[in-house]
Amino acid sequence: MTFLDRLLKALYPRTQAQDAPQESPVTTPSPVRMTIVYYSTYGTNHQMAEVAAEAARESGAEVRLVKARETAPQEVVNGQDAWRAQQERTAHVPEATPADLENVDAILFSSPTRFGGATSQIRAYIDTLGGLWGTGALANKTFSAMTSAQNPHGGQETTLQTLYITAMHWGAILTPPGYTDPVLFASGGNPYGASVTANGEPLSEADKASIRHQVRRQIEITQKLKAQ
Ligand SMILES: Cc1cc2nc3c(=O)[nH]c(=O)nc-3n(C[C@H](O)[C@H](O)[C@H](O)COP(=O)(O)O)c2cc1C
Repeated sequence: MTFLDRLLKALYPRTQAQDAPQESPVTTPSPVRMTIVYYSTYGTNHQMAEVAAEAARESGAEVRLVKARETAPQEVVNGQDAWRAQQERTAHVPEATPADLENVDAILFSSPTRFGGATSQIRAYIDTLGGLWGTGALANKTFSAMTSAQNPHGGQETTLQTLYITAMHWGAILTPPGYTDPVLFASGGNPYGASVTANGEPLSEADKASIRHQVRRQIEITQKLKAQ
């Protein structure tokens, strides 16, 4: 069965099943392995990543949560109490390395919006992935992305789209939420991925619901791909 056949069968099981020849029983697939990479200056994307990790684990996935390494000079971080506090709060979170994306089935990124794109910290991490990409190890994994911005229309969509463009270069299988559940409409309605308007407050229940939906959907699609 070709890759395209497998993908179509995963996405449209009923249609495919009508014409498909009888196959041997499907063995139970191993759990989906997911890596969540986030960067967060003030804590929003850290919260988002934690909600996503919890939802993925509840869906049966094995999850590794890592943060993109800080690239700003330490004196700049120290110059802002909120930035330094977030750094101290997450000192225990491992820093992302290319190996974190090697033997996984699903990848989720969460980055603040910076002038309409992902942070330089996330881009710097992406820039370390050339060697892994060269081995083909980044292909055929599912990929989804989340973001936050200060303004409701502050560039969230372009941040997500540019992350998806990167994942397309890897040969990843994009799993944006689309409009696949009404929970999207209560949290801004961004079909590209969960988008939080960052105001320094804890995430709203509506935002958490949209994150959970996006992650559950990604795990479900990844499971179907693994089961083929
Ligand atoms: C250099 C810089 C550029 C930013 N650009 C934008 C922007 O274009 N639009 C916007 O709405 N917010 C912008 N923001 C606000 C961030 O998106 C916001 O601080 C972030 O979403 C908070 O996420 P965090 O708590 O995970 O750090 C910018 C912030 C910084 C520091």
